Amino acid sequence: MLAEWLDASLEGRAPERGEGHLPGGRFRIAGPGLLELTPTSPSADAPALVLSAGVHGNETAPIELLGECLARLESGGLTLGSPVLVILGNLTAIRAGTRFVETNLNRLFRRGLDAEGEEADRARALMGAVDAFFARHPGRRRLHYDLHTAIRDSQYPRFAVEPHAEAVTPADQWSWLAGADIQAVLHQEGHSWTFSHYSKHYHGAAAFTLELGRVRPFGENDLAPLAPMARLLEALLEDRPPAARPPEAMAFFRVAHELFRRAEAFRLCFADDTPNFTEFAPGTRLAEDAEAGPFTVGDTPLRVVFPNARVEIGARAALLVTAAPPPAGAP
Ligand SMILES: O=C(O)CCC(=O)N[C@@H](CCC(=O)O)C(=O)O
Ligand SMILES: [Zn+2]
Repeated sequence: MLAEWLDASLEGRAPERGEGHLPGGRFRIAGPGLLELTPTSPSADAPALVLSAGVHGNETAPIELLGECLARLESGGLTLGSPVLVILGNLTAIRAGTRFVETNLNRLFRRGLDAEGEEADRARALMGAVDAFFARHPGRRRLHYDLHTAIRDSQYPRFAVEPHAEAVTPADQWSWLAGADIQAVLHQEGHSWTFSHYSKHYHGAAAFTLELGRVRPFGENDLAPLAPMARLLEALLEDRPPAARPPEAMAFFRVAHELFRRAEAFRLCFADDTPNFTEFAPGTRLAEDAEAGPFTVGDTPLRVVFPNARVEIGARAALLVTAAPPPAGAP
């Protein structure tokens, strides 16, 4: 049935059944691309877990990964122990195989959003779904892992972006992410209005954008490197302690500068296929912008993450990052 929900969501049709039994609980289809899993008798410590994928429609590996976890749950290989909201983000873009339809959904998750259009309507629907889900589970620890893949290669193929918000990330998250073979962590230094930022900023959730490899079409993903991540997701679904590794197994970075495109005449001064986390020396010119002028690396070398010269004017064209120490108190 969960596979039926996934297929129906991806194909844009109504699923056969809206609810039913699962090993350890029940499922309920809460709307297009929204699946709520409720355990029969969750422990008091079971987290309220949001797992989202497909916020960008061409990022298919996380959708396939979630599909495999749900199939194991439905077949009895797993027993539900935690309340979970599974979200397929941008259904129209997923069906089209594109990153988005009109604009980047992953910059719209801000309350009071009054924009119009496909992604704005979806952002409001998803914010409402997350609000309602967490409200149904007061007092529970809140987690939100928003699963993505990146447009280009990366010196660290699997990495986590920690949104900036008032809530402090619990120390155990670093050991869990290292145990899931996440190779690097990037601390955001400003509000980004992404989906993971939404749950952290408005709900105090432990939340991350998890980059799990490269953008590939459905059926062309190699999920083998994501097996440790699948084990983490399954442990959380079952409310079992996840595998942990020392956080020092990961490299830590912080955002030193966000580069925005200000003019039509804008270009990045390095190859389109430059891998994420490539380092540039002091004095290197990284961008030219007819409005903002050139951007040149200062006294400290900078690494580039998510470079994209083809973003809309006013949108983020790259994150420029520097090394950071492991978080204090990481076990
Ligand atoms: O590879 C790229 O250029 C973008 C990959 C992606 O979708 N990344 C997320 C990161 C969100 C964040 O900064 O927390 C995005 O750009 O929305
Ligand atoms: Zn993405």
